[in-house]
Amino acid sequence: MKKILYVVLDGLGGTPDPKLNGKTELEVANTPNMDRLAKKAKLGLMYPIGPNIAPESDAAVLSILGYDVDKYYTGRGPLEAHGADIEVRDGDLAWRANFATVDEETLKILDRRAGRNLSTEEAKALAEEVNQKVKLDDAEFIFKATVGHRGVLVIRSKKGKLSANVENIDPGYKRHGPYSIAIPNPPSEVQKCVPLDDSEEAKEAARLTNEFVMKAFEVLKNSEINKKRKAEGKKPANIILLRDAGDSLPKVPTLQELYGLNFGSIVEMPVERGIALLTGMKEVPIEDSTDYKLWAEKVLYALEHYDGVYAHLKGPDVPGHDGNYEKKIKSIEDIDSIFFETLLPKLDFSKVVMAVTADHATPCMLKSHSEDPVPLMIITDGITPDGLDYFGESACSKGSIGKIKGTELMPLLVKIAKG
Ligand SMILES: O=C(O)[C@@H](CO)OP(=O)(O)O
Repeated sequence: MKKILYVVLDGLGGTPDPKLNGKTELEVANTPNMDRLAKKAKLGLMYPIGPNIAPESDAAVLSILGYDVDKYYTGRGPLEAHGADIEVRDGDLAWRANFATVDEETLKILDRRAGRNLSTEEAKALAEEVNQKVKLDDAEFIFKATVGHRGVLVIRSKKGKLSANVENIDPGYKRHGPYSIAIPNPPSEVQKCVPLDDSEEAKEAARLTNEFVMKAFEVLKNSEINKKRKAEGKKPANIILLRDAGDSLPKVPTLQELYGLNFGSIVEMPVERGIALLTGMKEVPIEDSTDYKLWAEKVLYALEHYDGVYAHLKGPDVPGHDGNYEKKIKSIEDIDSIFFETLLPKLDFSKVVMAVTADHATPCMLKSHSEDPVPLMIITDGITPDGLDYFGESACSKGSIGKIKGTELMPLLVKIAKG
């Protein structure tokens, strides 16, 4: 059986953009290595979850790893918490958190990511102040800074289980059943958490969440760290926006149980780490996630030790969210000229089947995730290439894989790997 290499480029996908003459960022980027791969590949398009769904990274990744989100998804918070090594028991309330900036008089949101320049040291110190100084009535909590402006909050009530059926505080995402959907051009008011059913568990969850946000605001507003940030001309991280609550961890079969395969994972964000751990993958740490040469070396190392490797590079998503065309295109070109340039000469496609795709599209034009299908190519010796000559959405739309749903990809790769 061949080894499986599953490369996910976060937010790689785009949508035909008038500013790019109807092309996508991937199609405009100079990607000789990925184009060379495309010539040997079968191409297709993949709906991470399904048509007309603009997925968040968490649900998208679960789905493209082969897990039906309607069956397994329990919210982003628990996945982020698991990825941050925080215990989530059934009935805990786990939130994805953002350090953000508000006007301290009006609470109007000025920046959902506090300027995207919060250092991990600053975030950890702010989190420490919140953990020390905020006290909740009838509940305990852990608030943990993870990467940059991101964090996790887990609240455990002393009175009983909590329900995650509550609305987000973060106006950038609206609850839609167990999911949240991104709101392009969101309102700038901090939302009140409200119960989405009339259960006591949801009402108490909303009460505790609002209490936490306001008490943490008072602590952050007066923090010396934020006073220093202001003095340096930086935006204060003076509020914690919460979204995508969950009140239990997904109970999923591991990839070992499903396919008898041991996977290694190379990821950089807590949400993907949480998913990888839950699906039974062994973590291959990457010490510097900005070093694409190191990523390639870690992939080659992992291929020697596991049946499959899931490598999830964050790169293109961040500039997509910021609407920064130049940076998103540069991110794609760097992945091509460094990650793939280093990897491909050492990959033996007689022994490896590789998929290159994305977890979702983050078009600069929208500054958020879109429902566009993402480009997909599958390469290994012995398959009949489609004879297309570049890796991009329009070429992929002509590929022999056709349009598939995310849950179909892993079974397809296992089938090809088994020959
Ligand atoms: O964490 C992130 O990278 C993004 C998308 O998942 O979230 P946000 O838009 O809140 O930064």
